[in-house]
Amino acid sequence: MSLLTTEEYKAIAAGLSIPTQAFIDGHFRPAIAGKTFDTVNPATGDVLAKVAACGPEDVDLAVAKARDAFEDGRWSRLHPKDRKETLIRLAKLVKRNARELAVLESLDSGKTIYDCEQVDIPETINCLTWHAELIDKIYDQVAPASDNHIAMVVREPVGVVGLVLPWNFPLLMLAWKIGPALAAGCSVIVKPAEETPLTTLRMAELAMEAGIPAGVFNVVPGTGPEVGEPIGRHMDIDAVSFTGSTETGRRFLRYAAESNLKEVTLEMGGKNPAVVLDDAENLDRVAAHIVNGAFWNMGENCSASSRLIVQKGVKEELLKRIVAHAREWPMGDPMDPVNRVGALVSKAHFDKVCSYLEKGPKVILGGKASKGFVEPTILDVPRDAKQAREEIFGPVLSVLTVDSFDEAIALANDTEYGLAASIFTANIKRALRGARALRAGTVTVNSFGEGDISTPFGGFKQSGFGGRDNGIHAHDQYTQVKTIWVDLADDTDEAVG
Ligand SMILES: NC(=O)C1=CN([C@@H]2O[C@H](COP(=O)(O)OP(=O)(O)OC[C@H]3O[C@@H](n4cnc5c(N)ncnc54)[C@H](O)[C@@H]3O)[C@@H](O)[C@H]2O)C=CC1
Ligand code: BAL
Repeated sequence: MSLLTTEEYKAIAAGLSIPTQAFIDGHFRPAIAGKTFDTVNPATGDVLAKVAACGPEDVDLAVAKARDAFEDGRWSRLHPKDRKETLIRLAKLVKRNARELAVLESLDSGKTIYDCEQVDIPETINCLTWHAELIDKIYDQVAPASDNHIAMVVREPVGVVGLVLPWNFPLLMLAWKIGPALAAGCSVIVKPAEETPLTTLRMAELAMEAGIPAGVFNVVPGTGPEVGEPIGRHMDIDAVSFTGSTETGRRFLRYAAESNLKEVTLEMGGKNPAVVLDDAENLDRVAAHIVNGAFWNMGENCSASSRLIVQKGVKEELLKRIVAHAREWPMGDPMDPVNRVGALVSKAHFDKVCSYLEKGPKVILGGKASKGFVEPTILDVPRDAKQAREEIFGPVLSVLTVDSFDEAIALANDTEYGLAASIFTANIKRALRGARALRAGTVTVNSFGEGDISTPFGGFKQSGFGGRDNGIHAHDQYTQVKTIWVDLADDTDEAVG
């Protein structure tokens, strides 16, 4: 879809009608306690809307309705092709409303309209369609057994699922989770991040229009302690899928252990290395990948390449090219389609990112920040600097220098995280040896990327726990395996057992 002008986007923004209440059992309703919270446009500081601030009682209501829906089979026991058709209708509705959703996402999160239009919305449509198309093509299994038995191994939807979302890709992370969860037949309780609830609430309207039955798709906006924790601790939620910080992910394990041992999948942070070896070819292309990996989505990305680990021989030339590419990423009004760097999601997050720009490291590029916006920044840092070790989640690339392949891999792995990594080299053996040695859920060779909808996404070490998002593997989060063992012996057979 071609991009519009800033004025045209602002006209769409002015005409938006934004749902602000919780969505439970097919109805929008205020929080039971009547409370609201402000959601703010981080690029201007303007309040966009007052949104229902739900609490444990709203979670209880949503879970009860989701449980009713799950048990009576209005969605969970439909023929998979019927769920497929409904989810494809939802994907088509997202496409029909793409412009409005892109504008709403940009306003609420500070993301550029360029990214919302070119990445977030098309990938959301693709994700919903892919899981819908998949669900009537998955077969169950028959296990090897004697002539007197049939052993079936069947998959069933896990039940009522809590989906706790981050603010960096609000709509896309919703799709990553509802795509497989709804396709599998689960009922869901979605908790959007409090910074970015609006597109999730708009999706509730579209889900209703698509024909997803009442009680199957519920949205409960509110804070982590008021809504996230009650979801984590609920005795009647069967599974939770969470994306966010490692600290909060750890809490969900505690909640599950202290309640009903619900299944927990955690997709968390990263301090992802991009390793560039002396023999890397086409340094201009390498530089373009490094810049995209570090600054795409303002670096508010769990898989951002936030550590450049570069071999000495190529450092100077590579940095020259990286700086040139980074200068081609204009920063400013997210609603202006020329901009590639928008506002950080909130004042609190802006302050956190700014704390990493304070004096200390050598600044190669950028380093300035003002009123919610942080320039793409490149820092030359020693290994033990906090910029080299901690997840900043902003447009800050830390550069570390090494002498050899082995040193590069050891340094890349010297982190508590293990979400993503990349390696740039023209030598196929080093590329594949590196890819195997890097301890990360996704390793890209001569590129930055996250794979696509068909490839599982998740982390090693403290970046991930439990299942994976994306690919057929995502369905493991939302289904459980049952064995059905059938005795075929007739009455004349003597042996029992
Ligand atoms: N995809 C990722 O890897 C993400 C990583 N982060 C990292 O986390 C840092 C902090 O960002 P936050 O927004 O505070 O992330 P967070 O992990 O606190 O928030 C993610 C979700 O968890 C919920 N939540 C927060 N506290 C909770 C609690 N006590 N119990 C249950 N649910 C809770 C939030 O409301 C939100 O829906 C960022 O600076 C970044 O480093 C943040 C968002 C996404
Ligand atoms: N990049 C998709 C996953 C995330 O950042 O949370």
